[in-house]
Amino acid sequence: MSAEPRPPTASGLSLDGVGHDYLRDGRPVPALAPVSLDIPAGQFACVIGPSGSGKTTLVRAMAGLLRPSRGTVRVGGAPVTGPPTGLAMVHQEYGRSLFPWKTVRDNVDLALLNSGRGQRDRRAAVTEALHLVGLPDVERAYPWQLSGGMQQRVAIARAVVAQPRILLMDEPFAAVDAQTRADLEDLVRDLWHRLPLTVVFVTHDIDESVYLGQRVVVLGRPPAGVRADVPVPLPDRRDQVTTRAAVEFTDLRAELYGQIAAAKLG
Ligand SMILES: Nc1ncnc2c1ncn2[C@@H]1O[C@H](COP(=O)(O)OP(=O)(O)OP(=O)(O)O)[C@@H](O)[C@H]1O
Repeated sequence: MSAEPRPPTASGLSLDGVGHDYLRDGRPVPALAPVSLDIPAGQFACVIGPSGSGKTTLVRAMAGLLRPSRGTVRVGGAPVTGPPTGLAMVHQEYGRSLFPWKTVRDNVDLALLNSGRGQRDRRAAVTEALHLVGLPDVERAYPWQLSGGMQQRVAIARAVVAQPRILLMDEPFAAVDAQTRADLEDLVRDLWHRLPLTVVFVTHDIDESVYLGQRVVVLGRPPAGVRADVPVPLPDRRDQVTTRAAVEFTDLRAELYGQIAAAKLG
């Protein structure tokens, strides 16, 4: 079934009552009701929810980029007080996350700058990361010379080059066309199979969450928090045609559509 064990070196992630209010005109506005979740090492978890349900806020709290108003995030058991080591993030806007004046190789190498690793070692790691994401031939190109899908592959290479234990992805494929998106989805599942990674993948797209995840967490509108948390009853090996036609896929998709529709109503 879906829960094939991962290599033991991935890290788990837990949230204990993590909630957040933003300040607007000096007043707290609830963005995320307290969320408690345990994401075991090696799991592929997807997070969905209607617009404004706090998905980005949640993932930024996991990444240590935002200090939540309430609760504690733990990575590998240790409370998160800033960006933890061993955690990498891929954002939706690859165009803004890559430096246009740096080559593909130098963009990926940026993640290793403070690693203390020697130049030769870093060069080998960058070459390997570019191979892993299926981009062995473009290391001297500049990001603006590549398609959107290729740029997002570069951003993924930069995320995995330092061998993170946790990969957070915030709507990473929202800006690419459908075929490219399908290829990138398969790339992420392939990376997850090959590397000791825990993946938390935020998406608007219900079908994408079912195709990718072992588990789908549904957020409701604040102050709802977690509305549903369901396992994905699909085999570990998936493909875009047969998996999406499977009755388990279409049943879960229908259930999640119902959850999101209800969440939008409040
Ligand atoms: N910096 C901010 N200051 C004030 N309010 C914010 C800020 N960032 C987000 N919000 C508000 O917090 C709520 C949750 O936002 P968040 O971006 O986390 O939701 P989301 O589920 O990721 O939305 P979307 O799917 O549209 O990206 C929204 O009401 C949003 O307007």
